[in-house]
Amino acid sequence: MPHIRVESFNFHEKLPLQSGEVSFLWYARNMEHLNDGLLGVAVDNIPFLLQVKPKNKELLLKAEKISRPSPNTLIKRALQEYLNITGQKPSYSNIANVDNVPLKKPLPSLKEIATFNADDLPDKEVWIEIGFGSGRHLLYQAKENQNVHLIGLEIHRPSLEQVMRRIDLEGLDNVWVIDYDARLFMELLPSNRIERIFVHFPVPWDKKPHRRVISDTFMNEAMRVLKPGGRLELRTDSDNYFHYSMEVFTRPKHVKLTLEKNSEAAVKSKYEERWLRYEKDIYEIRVESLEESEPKSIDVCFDFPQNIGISSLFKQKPKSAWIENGCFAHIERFYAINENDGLIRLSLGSFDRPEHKFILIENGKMKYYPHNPVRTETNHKAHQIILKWMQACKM
Ligand SMILES: C[S@@+](CC[C@H](N)C(=O)[O-])C[C@H]1O[C@@H](n2cnc3c(N)ncnc32)[C@H](O)[C@@H]1O
Repeated sequence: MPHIRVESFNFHEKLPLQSGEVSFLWYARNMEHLNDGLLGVAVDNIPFLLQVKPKNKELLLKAEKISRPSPNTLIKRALQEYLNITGQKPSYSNIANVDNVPLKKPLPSLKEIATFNADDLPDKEVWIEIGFGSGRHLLYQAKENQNVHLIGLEIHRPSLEQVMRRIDLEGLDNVWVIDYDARLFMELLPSNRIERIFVHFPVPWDKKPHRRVISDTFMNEAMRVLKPGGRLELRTDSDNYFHYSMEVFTRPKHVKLTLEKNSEAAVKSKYEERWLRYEKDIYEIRVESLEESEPKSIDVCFDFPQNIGISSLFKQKPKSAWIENGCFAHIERFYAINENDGLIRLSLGSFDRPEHKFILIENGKMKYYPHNPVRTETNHKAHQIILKWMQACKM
């Protein structure tokens, strides 16, 4: 991870300042550990934080974890520009001179979950693949069905990045890839919008069934988002997962099940190929939704009250996390830019998929930083808990 070590840090008097595509915005001091702080920067309009931390009588500057941008060139650029402006010689640096390295633009197929909005979907059929792994099936379907828009979900970042590069190389513009848990992603989709959902060779999680993709909650959400006539397709080599899924799939009414054993797939995924080499049976279950689902309004809002300063909030720092209705919110640290402005570091949402964020208070206004939490109901409930605390601080 790019970082530098310097003797001192007295940059804050100079802020804000801009140098080429790098903006240094403000410095926020940890209100409990005064030598520790966060430098707000933006490179090519991408905002993030550099952490300034004492280390062996020196100061370490590196990207702060929650807001860390990708690619690393952005961080290196900010650190390099800091050295250029201050004229400081670092006692240690692992950034080569990056002045002439062009900034890599994020590839267009990558959709950030924080800014995902189903209204942005093209006016086309939409197919979803959950856990696409090496991406063979996803790429095959995208190439064969240019009139369809595909969304691939994958939580293993290296697989996602590899597939993203293939999408770019092959010039496909009908695929989005998203690095997020498919089970929660369903919540962000409107009812009756999706034609097909593929779940091919999901991890069976025999010892930790709560981690399985298929569950009653997932099934209800999948049937809600599928159009009547749309279908969910599961392929698995696991007898156990097959029987378990059959139980889940047969619970709701108004679905049509089709079962096949060892049917030929349109394209063999990496896992399918492996299990065929081991001469395992492959089960396919197709679940067709037969009825229109109730519309779902995704009424999630992450607004904040105005004119509450960081000092008032710090005075009423909660002693522990709040846990309510299956969600939580935990206020962790306070950083002051001045008497009123500052940052609060917090975690919130569901226990399975907590979100780590900052709240930025600037000129009397508050917002989540660097982005809003994902627009799930659980995150919305956790946000309401934070609002209650803020209202109490105002009184
Ligand atoms: C056994 S691999 C199968 C990959 C691919 N479908 C194939 O057939 O070759 C399962 C994949 O699902 C991904 N995965 C597991 N749980 C997931 C979830 N909740 N949301 C999205 N992806 C998930 C894993 O990271 C892994 O890449």
